[in-house]
Amino acid sequence: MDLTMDANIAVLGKESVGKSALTVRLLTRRFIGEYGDIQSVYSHSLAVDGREITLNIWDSPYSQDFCVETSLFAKKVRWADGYVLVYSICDRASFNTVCRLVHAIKSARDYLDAGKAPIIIVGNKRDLHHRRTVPSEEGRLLALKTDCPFYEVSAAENYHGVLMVFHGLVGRMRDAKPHAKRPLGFRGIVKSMSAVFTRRRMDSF
Ligand SMILES: Nc1nc2c(ncn2[C@@H]2O[C@H](COP(=O)(O)OP(=O)(O)OP(=O)(O)O)[C@@H](O)[C@H]2O)c(=O)[nH]1
Repeated sequence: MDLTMDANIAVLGKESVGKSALTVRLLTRRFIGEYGDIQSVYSHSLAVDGREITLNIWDSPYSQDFCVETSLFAKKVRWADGYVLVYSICDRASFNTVCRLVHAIKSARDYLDAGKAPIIIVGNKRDLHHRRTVPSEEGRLLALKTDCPFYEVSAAENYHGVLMVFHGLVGRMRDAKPHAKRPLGFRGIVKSMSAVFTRRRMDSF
């Protein structure tokens, strides 16, 4: 991948796992607590190995519709150069969802001939360790089995860990085979922003 170009990143996971919190942490370095459920694509520049790369980050609510022909999920697979799959360490069902997502993305990528866009697995809410229901080992094991990097972070407490997730993904993207993306009308819609308060509705997708 040419690091002077944009890279599209889809942030996926069950509701309330902290997808928006992670995205907003990366963009603003802040944790603001409540994020609503607006679908958004954010544009953010990141310096990696002395070069600047613009990340278009699609943060959207979870849907169980994995249809490779018609679903929003299929659109994301055609669009994305990389994926951040998020679960909460306090929510076992959200971990199961990430397990399903890894396999669904891999199958859809093959079906749509969408290259080998890398997947990162993230266990969020590490600060809530007293409510943990998913041991770190399970996250690591899933990562090992599926050949995906794994991170445990707290969007609430730590910017650096979140930054490492996106750095790790960009690092993997450099090695991945790029795919020819179908235009989805995103050009001109994605808007650079420095704060969450300017994010745009994506209902038209
Ligand atoms: N303690 C703690 N709470 C978090 C963390 N990340 C997110 N939250 C909280 O979890 C709730 C859900 O966070 P969101 O970022 O809205 O989650 P989401 O995955 O985008 O949710 P949907 O929009 O429903 O898909 C909010 O109340 C956040 O404040 C974290 O690292 N630690």
